[in-house]
Amino acid sequence: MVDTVLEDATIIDAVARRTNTAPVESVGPKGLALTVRDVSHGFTLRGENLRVLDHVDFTVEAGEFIALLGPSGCGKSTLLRLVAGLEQPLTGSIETGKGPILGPDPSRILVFQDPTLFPWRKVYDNIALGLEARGLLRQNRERVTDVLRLVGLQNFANAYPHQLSGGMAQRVSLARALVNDPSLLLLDEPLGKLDALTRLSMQGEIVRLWRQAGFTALLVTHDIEEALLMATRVIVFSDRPARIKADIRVDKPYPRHRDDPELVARRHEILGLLGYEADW
Ligand SMILES: Nc1ncnc2c1ncn2[C@@H]1O[C@H](COP(=O)(O)OP(=O)(O)OP(=O)(O)O)[C@@H](O)[C@H]1O
Repeated sequence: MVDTVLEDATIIDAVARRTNTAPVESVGPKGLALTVRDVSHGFTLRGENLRVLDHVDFTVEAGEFIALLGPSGCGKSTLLRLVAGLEQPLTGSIETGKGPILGPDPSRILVFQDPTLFPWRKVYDNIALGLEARGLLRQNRERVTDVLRLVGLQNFANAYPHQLSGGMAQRVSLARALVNDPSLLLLDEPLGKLDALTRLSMQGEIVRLWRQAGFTALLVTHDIEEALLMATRVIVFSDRPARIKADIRVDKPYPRHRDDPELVARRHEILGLLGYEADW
């Protein structure tokens, strides 16, 4: 039984890779606008003050896809946690189109590098968890099924996490976020642990989901090419404490091609901003 499921998993992955390249009509923005106003933040670590964000200031229009790039440890994840409402900034303010961010809210969902699925719950039940916890599952069962279909896992509702590939597990994690119909999706290196090919197909998949659902997206990534392939804007941060070094608009239709001369030029520009002159 397990063998059959694994075999199916491989097929579904392959099919998903092929279908992800298909163009998708955008339904238009329904996402939340975001204003990060002069935010500074830090931590006290063993009696010492660690400054992490330094007067970070930017606005995001509803429905934009922003990639956040910067050196390791500069404060990108911290910024996502602030937008998720898990922490409050020491100074400055963060607002969405609905008002100031005072705490977590189902309209703003954070997706991590590690899918962290509950191993004893089937795929369906993992996805349904948020609705179940809020007492909303009974009237939203169809939504769980819709989201399963959206991420191409409709045949895996009854599979357990250990029966999924890494890419499929990450798709479950995305579905678990999407079932709440977020207006702002916060992606903290969601593809960081995937192999190169799965990563490529998932990049297309996330862009497809974003265009279909119309949420606003903030993606933390270390991969310049990924940022340029997926985002409508790339914000580049300095070393810690993170300051905005550049805010680059990427006006290119999807699907994008990594060899596009404009994207290659942008890649060089960003490498230079991050202090790398060499072209690897
Ligand atoms: N809760 C915390 N308490 C103390 N220090 C923290 C806390 N959270 C983050 N830090 C520190 O803040 C700095 C920024 O961390 P953060 O995870 O935001 O960076 P990042 O840019 O996302 O890094 P990476 O790209 O390597 O994931 C790091 O030095 C980290 O150790």
